Amino acid sequence: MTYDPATLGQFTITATDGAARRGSLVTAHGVVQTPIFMPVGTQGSVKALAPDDLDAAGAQIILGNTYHLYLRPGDDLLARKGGLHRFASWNKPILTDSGGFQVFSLKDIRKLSEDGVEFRSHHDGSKHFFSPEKVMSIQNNIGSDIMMVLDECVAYGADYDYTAKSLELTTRWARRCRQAHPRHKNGQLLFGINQGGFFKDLRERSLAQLAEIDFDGFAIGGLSVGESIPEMYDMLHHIAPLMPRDTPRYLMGVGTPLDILEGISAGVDMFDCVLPTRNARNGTLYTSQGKVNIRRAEYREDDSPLDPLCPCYACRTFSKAYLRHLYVAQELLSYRLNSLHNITFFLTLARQAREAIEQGRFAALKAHYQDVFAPAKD
Ligand SMILES: CNc1nc2cc3nc(NC)[nH]c3cc2c(=O)[nH]1
Ligand SMILES: [Zn+2]
Repeated sequence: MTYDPATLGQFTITATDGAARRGSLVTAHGVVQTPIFMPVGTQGSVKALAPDDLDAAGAQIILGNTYHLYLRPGDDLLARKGGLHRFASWNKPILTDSGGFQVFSLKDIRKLSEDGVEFRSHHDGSKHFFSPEKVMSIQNNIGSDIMMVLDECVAYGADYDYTAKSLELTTRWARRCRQAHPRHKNGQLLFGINQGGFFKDLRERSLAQLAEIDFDGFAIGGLSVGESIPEMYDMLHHIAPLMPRDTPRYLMGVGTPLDILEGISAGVDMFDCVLPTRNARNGTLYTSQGKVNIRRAEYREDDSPLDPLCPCYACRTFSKAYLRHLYVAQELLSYRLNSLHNITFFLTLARQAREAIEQGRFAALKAHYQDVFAPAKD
């Protein structure tokens, strides 16, 4: 990995269109063009896709989950193998989340304290402990280009007092993460994570505290946790514009094509979501004409490509009838072709957003897709 320490972490905004930003972020494994969609590779692989598939689809950066990689294959093994890039033969940027979200999603098999969070492995029930220092050490061993701090993602519906206390803990943990891993050590960037639930004053308090810490970027946490779309959009539009302008803004775990376009319109630069690969496996495919449920009998004899506008191998090579057959027959090829298509769709959407911002027509692109994905008028 060769990078110039002088430019590492540099985020440059090259165009704006309303609050939407077109930019680029320098990482140790390459420059990332934003707005960007990041395919999720939970256990070191974007399910059913190989690095050359991801390259063909236009992926610039993928996500890994600290919780999963720590439990299996183990961050110590990854360190011995030269880090996740070499182990998985992915030589472009990797972002790792800190494991906070996974651990807090484990519900009753975890115990929270000032020092960190104790949890039991979902594999074998063995007991583990994540402190801010531990998750930074794990991400250091993984060798990700962008690391996330350990935070508490409060559950949807948490009350004001709990949320207020929690954000203070998240800030104290953020400071400890920063202290545990000096700025740009090992060529790695570090993002803080804004919390504060659905209370605007708490969100602003969290942001003010984090802005005093030397982070390369800031994420919006605690959204896409079961709230309604209007609630998510309301908080998104409130907090995104208040985040530092000259560093990347990352909305964690979001989202559908329309959520991503909404986030970009609010000034967010980076997105990740399991939807494209997860929905591929249940036959829900995103196309330029809207969602296609490939299981439907109407496609049984349909010779047309899934999406005539899509450049992916699945759309260039096979008919809807064949893709439907693979799905119904539970052929493994169905996972691969559907995932390849959906990932291509999300990455194409991000590329179209970048081009639209450059040309000052982002609002038109967003309106177009709002028509394409409008809920079916019953
Ligand atoms: C790593 N920390 C962290 N990850 C997250 C991942 C998420 N993924 C979703 N919806 C799928 N919401 C999220 C929130 C957080 C969050 O608040 N913190
Ligand atoms: Zn396709």
